[in-house]
Amino acid sequence: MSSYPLRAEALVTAMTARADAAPAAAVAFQGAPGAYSHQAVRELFPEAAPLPCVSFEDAIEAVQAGRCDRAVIPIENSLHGRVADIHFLLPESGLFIIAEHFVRIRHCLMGVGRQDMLRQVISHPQALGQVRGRIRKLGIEPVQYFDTAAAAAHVAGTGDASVGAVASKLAAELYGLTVFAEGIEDADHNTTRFVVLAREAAPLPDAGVLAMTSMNFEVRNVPAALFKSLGGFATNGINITKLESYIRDGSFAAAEFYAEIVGSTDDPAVVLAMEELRFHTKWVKVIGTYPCVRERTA
Ligand SMILES: O=C(O)C(=O)C[C@]1(C(=O)O)C=C[C@@H](O)C=C1
Repeated sequence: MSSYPLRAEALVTAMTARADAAPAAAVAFQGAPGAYSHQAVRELFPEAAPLPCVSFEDAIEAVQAGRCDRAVIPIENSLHGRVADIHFLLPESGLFIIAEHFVRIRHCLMGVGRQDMLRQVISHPQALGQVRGRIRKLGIEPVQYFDTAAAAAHVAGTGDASVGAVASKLAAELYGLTVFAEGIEDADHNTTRFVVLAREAAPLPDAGVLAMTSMNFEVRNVPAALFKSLGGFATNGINITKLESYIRDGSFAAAEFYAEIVGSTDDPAVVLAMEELRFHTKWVKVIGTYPCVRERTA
């Protein structure tokens, strides 16, 4: 898939200026106004000022530097898998996950003319991955852009009827585009999981509230190291819901992992399992315990 050569420079400049002047109560997200991350911010923090940022790094940096208190970041999608950048950035960020949130993503095909005039469609690579089948059937060339809403803004700005965008209905409204088709994602379950990042860890969820704990760890690169590290979760009846390995520092040894478990770090069974994990690993870093949202258990 090719990448679109143009960036909405004016939009990027405006977003950067806005980030520099953000009030602390603002909530940072990656993308232009009308991005799905913006929608997630509105659902989670209806009172807060949404702070659009050009990149994930910028959104994270706004929280690290204290320019705002929260960032809402997509980490995985039910159709297109993980948002790789974020899994790589999280361990480095020093921030904590304090909540998770699921958004059902409904994509629209939009433009300035008619649907049969479209030759190309531009959007965020994740969004294009979620509509791949439908776009192929329509015979339109998918082209990557840095954000769904910025793609909509770009199409509106050029007025080129041969280039459409895949973005939210909100983006179509904000940038004055015509929606040719709604709900064009390749599966009905198309849902993106967002996490809320903050400088401080959240207080542990009350007893009786189902909790999730996210962590990174590095195992020794020897046979059975991972098996032994995770043994405590099996013997203590703790459900591991996610386990992903990473290449770090150019090494293919892939001895670093990101894991999510069901349970809070003050749950006695989790305490025992974590002790065993610490014993068998080089280091463990817990990056948040937060309430488990129902979607995962459904
Ligand atoms: O481009 C956007 O609108 C975003 O908010 C980014 C993003 C993503 O990176 O996953 C968020 C939700 C959808 O899965 C598609 C794109």
